[in-house]
Amino acid sequence: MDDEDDLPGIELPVPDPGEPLATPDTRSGFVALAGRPNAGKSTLTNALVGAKIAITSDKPQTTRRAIRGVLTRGDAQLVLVDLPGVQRPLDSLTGRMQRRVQSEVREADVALLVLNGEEGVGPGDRWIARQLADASAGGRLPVVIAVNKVDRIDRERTIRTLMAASELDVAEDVFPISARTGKGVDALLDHLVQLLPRGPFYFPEDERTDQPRHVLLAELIREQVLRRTFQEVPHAVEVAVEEVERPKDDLHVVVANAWVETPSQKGILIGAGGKMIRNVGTAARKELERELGTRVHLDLQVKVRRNWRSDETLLDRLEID
Ligand SMILES: Nc1nc2c(ncn2[C@@H]2O[C@H](COP(=O)(O)OP(=O)(O)OP(=O)(O)O)[C@@H](O)[C@H]2O)c(=O)[nH]1
Repeated sequence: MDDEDDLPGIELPVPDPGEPLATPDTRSGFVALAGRPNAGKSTLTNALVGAKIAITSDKPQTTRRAIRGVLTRGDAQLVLVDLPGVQRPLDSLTGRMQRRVQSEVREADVALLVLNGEEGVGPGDRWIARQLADASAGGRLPVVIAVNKVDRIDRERTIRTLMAASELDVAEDVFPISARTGKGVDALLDHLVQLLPRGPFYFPEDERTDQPRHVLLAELIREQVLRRTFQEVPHAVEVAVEEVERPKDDLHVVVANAWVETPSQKGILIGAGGKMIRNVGTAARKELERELGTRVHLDLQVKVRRNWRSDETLLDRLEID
């Protein structure tokens, strides 16, 4: 991931190594990833943590919960908070998502604004930058910018976007990265570690996420739905894992429901002759087997629950807060 040769010629200030040595010798803290939907926050979280803890897709608003990814490196522990993309709330679901973004940013030690290099800096980014500037008023919250997806743009466009990112005037440091190829990610990580406050670790060193297992499994199933559905369907689907059993050492049985909002969405998700749901089930089973390390029998039912995105009780049960 050494990319010094191709980094655009922007002078990035050398970070301040911090205050003099204090006890304890470790650094640890929360880094909140903010950015527009689809900027690549979840892909970057997975790249930094080195494990798939957040699902990704080319559909905006894939991430619905604040997902914590833990990275322990030597004497530093970085807790990455992968947040839903910042957007205007449309219903209870997106309202909850945005409230969560705001509270996580308020509580973070560092904010990382992820920009989509392919799209450049737009009004949505300027709006998020203003929110971060407000949150960091008085210099309490250091803000760093990562211009992502530089694998998709040429050097000249990368430089233009880095300049535009600096002009957002919210961060001193701007890093060009590709979460997909890993380019620039090490340099970003080194910098984030320098910004962490001194203090003891929050999580055991071998922990990768605080996400409950049933939520991660449900998300892995939803990821396969997102890959195969279009228009309003991906946004209308939520998956809940109801049961995980291990009847034998080498077998898990996972019982899950895929909720949709209308009978026609149910028809689309089941597909002609059940083809779509079979394909989703086969692909999801492989992901669950990778995660659980055994064979998996997946029992996946599609169910209609009208307006679940505005159903506060169901949102509570789905642990979307
Ligand atoms: N080419 C390229 N694609 C990327 C990169 N990072 C992410 N992507 C793709 O961009 C899409 C969105 O990525 P996500 O990580 O789901 O984006 P997100 O910011 O978490 O999106 P939300 O959940 O909507 O907030 C996916 O198709 C990723 O594979 C990158 O560095 N290069």
